[in-house]
Amino acid sequence: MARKIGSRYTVHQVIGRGSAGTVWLGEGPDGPVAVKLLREDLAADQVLVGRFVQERAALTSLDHPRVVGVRDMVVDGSDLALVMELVQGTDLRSRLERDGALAPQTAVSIIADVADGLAAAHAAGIVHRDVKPENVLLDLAAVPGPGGAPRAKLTDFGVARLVDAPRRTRATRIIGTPDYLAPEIIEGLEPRAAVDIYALATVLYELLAGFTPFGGGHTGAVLRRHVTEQVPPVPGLPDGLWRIIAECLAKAPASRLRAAELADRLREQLPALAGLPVLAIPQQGRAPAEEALTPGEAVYAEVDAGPGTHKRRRGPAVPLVPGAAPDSTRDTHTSLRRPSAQELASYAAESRAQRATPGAAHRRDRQALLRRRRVLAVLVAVVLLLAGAAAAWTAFAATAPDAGHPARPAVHSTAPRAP
Ligand SMILES: Nc1ncnc2c1ncn2[C@@H]1O[C@H](COP(=O)(O)OP(=O)(O)OP(=O)(O)O)[C@@H](O)[C@H]1O
Repeated sequence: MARKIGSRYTVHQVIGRGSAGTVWLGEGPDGPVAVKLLREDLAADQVLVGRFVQERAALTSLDHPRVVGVRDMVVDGSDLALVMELVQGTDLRSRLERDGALAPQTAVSIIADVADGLAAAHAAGIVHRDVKPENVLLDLAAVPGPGGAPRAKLTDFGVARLVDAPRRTRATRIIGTPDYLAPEIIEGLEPRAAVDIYALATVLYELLAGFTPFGGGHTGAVLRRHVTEQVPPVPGLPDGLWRIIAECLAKAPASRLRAAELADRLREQLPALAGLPVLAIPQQGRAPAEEALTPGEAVYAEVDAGPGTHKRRRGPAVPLVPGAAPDSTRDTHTSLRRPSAQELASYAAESRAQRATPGAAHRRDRQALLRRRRVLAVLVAVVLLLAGAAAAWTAFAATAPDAGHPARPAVHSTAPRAP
């Protein structure tokens, strides 16, 4: 079903959906394009529309081979659309979901490309603010890079900023994807270029290890780890590459590399990484769905379960309320986090054993799940028993004034009576 967007574009078919809108395959005066049609509620936000128009020049002028070009921005009736260069390929999240992790040379080549794109943006004064695998497109039509790595392009430039800005003025909310949020954002500082470097190093870590350094469990725990915990090393990674990652994940933004420097340093590593296989790091404790949450944590779980979560292992950009998030009393969930360095080292041996007896790991997981469910059931039973006893005592005390207690007055509602 074709649909007109403004006077110059026609869209035919949905090619993807994100938290801010739907991406369509379309046609413009100069050929095929990708059109991101923003959600209706965003398009109805007059502050956002104003900003959209204001940012048009900055976003459309960002022209770099490692950035998905924004060709046009359309405001037409209730439609608010970004017209983009069409990339023939896939996004990095889909590649990661397919492969689990990437060979070091491929991962580093992809991230060096993205760092090039960031360097151009930062030089133009644009901070991306939502660097994550979903926003890296792999151009499969382009000539591959070192070791056959697909060429990468960063997309969604400025979208986080556009969508976020009106909200930031309305409330003290921050927007981002928890696993990739730099500590200074969580602490409420203005996001600068270094937040993109932190996010990009997190993506590199994820490509190599198969999981993010501070992810896992509920959002509150993830935020706390970004602020308070040191990045756990990835076993088996060459030292030089590890130092680059650690530097870019520094808590202090000023200690991180600049984008251009990051791209250069990563490319220096490429020859030494040739032929290295994907690191075999088993994931564990990454699925907290069946864990009992504290009431405070449950708030974040609800936020995480918001619209759009069906499409991804992790949620899309979610609004977070700073200040309520980092809470050192939530240590019950640290068991869900990425394992410690010693644990990681022992996993290599364990995973070999698991491969030898494939059914054993599954049985162990199942038994652990059943144990957790039993504990939860006992807790619920105890709470119900206590509540029942309290209700029985209240009823008894109210109806037995001669049982040694003064009679309780009848409880009256303070609400006005209905006429
Ligand atoms: N320029 C493009 N060319 C080709 N495909 C694209 C383009 N832009 C986006 N897509 C596809 O559309 C999907 C959705 O993109 P979109 O930017 O809306 O969401 P997202 O980045 O996955 O999530 P979010 O908006 O929550 O950050 C992408 O994953 C990608 O597969």
